[in-house]
Amino acid sequence: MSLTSCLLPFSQSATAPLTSTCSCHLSASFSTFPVSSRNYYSYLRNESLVLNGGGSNLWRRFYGSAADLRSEETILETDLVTGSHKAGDSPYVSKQFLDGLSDVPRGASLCIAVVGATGELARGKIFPALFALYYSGYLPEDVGIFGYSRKNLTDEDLRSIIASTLTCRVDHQENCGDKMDAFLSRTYYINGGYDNRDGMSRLDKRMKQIEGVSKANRIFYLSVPQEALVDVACNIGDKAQAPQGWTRIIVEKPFGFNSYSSHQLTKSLLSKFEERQIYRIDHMLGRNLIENLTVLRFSNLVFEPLWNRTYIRNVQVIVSESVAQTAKYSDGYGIIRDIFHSHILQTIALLTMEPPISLDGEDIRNEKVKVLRSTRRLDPADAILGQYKSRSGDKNEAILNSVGPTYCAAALYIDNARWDGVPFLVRVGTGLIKHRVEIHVQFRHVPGNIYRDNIGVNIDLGTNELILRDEPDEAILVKINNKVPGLGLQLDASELNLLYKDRHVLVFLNFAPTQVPDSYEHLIHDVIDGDNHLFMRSDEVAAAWNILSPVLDEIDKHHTAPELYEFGGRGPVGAYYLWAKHGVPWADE
Ligand SMILES: NC(=O)C1=CN([C@@H]2O[C@H](COP(=O)(O)OP(=O)(O)OC[C@H]3O[C@@H](n4cnc5c(N)ncnc54)[C@H](OP(=O)(O)O)[C@@H]3O)[C@@H](O)[C@H]2O)C=CC1
Ligand SMILES: O=C1O[C@H](COP(=O)(O)O)[C@@H](O)[C@H](O)[C@H]1O
Repeated sequence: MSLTSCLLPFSQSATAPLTSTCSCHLSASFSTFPVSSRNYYSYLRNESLVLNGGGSNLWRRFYGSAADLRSEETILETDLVTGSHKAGDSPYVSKQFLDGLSDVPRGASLCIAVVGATGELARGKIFPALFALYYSGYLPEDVGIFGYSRKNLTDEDLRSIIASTLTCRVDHQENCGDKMDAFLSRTYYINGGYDNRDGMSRLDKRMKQIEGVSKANRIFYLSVPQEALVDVACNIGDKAQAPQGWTRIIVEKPFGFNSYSSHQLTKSLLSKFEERQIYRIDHMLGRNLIENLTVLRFSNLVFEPLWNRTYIRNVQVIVSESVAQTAKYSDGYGIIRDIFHSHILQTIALLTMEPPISLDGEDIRNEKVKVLRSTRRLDPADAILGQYKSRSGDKNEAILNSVGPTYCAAALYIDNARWDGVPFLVRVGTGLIKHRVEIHVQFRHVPGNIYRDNIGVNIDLGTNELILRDEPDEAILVKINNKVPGLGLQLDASELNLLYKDRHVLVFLNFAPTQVPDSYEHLIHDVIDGDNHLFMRSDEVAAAWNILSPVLDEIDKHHTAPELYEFGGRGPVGAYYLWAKHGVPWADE
């Protein structure tokens, strides 16, 4: 995560990028340079030292998370912000400070193992994300990438599997082929089972060969189906944890099937790992919009004072996908377990939580869990389940009897002082007419509005609305009333429109066109950084299941039939009635 970034000339004599955890012998050709945040990280790009501020900081990039090494971090921050600088000022990092870096002990190496390396997710998302991070200098030069699975493959086999999915992004053109070769040459394959310790012992040995005797950190990405998860986690826990460095495991969603199975899974994970080692990933939370929710709320004055039941009338969270998910939901998981449990509830938590005391992951998670616990359990009467019809043959037949819901509309309430009585309407579905991911925050009417008669017949059209749009075309829009030019006094609801593709088409880094990093890239970077605020903690997972349990139990007990809808249509009609029941105007399609 990077909130700020500045480009700085870097001396030709510099010997290694700061991100290389092996060498910190830096020299700079300048004495001071501005940095715009308390937290920094840096990397070399085209002979320029780029400092980034935000959730990361320089110390973390060398040594791990705040949670892992809090005291050392504090020491470094004290060094960084010195002299006359007040909080909020742009502090200067002195040459002495940079020179001092040469005394910082040698950094740790990093091994990343992808377990389930032959799978769709590993090939399509994880390895490409790792390459993108490697290309951009976010992985140490001496990183080791491991693929692990049951298939009998060689290093070369794995390299050609990975190579077939690697691409150079538009902002990754320079030396991309060389970088790919370098990346692949650091990739190794281990063949092993998931339910025995031998394979993990061999993986551990191979990692040690690469790590040598220096401090070495490890990340294990568990990209395996649920049935293999616990075995894999336990064997890693027993046989492959880093002997002298931190170990982090990334666990893929869904996080269990219901409250009970999730609790069992959590218990198994916590029997081998500490909470801070576990990163439960939902890649949809790696979207720019999600990170922006808190930035928008807490770094602007204009929203937070209105962010409560006095001014907000309702909130609508919409995830509408035009694609089919038949294969994915054919095992009965359905959209509630797949998207509602993590993505939707985390989005609502970030939107509604109280201000955390800092950007530290635990501080943010503490606030998220409070609001999740304050969220009322979802009444089955306030949930509309849908399933798209089969696309050929009998239009009245559900795709498969066992298929879980492919659509869910729901009304949630948060029973706390800030949100009492405000409906949170959720619409999440696949096989729908439009691909659309949006959050609508509708504000209340202006009390005693003297322009009431000039707004038109429908006063609802005259309420202010904040729209946070992720897809299509990321944007932030604010609907406001304004006078139509000309004689007379006619008001018009117009949109203040921050369209990202116009505003952020060029980045400041070399003015090269850039692409927004893939969400896996974002989140794996956070794991390396030890920034866990976008990953669900065990108590958040449990609180989220608790909200959804009444509906899931009802479906399981009574085999509730979902309302059928046309593939490519607008979803079940019941959703419109639900909106009306809760007094919420339907957000435009
Ligand atoms: N694919 C995606 O886009 C997304 C996936 N996920 C989650 O990520 C994880 C991995 O996804 P994906 O790659 O699609 O999964 P796959 O079904 O492709 O499985 C990954 C690998 O696990 C091994 N495997 C498959 N079935 C089993 C089994 N029953 N028992 C043990 N090992 C098995 C196979 O490796 P081998 O036989 O070589 O050992 C396979 O290549 C899953 O938990 C999924 O829910 C989450 C979000 C999106
Ligand atoms: O996990 C899932 O994610 C995809 C969205 O992935 P993205 O790469 O477009 O962010 C979603 O389509 C799918 O329904 C869901 O299961």
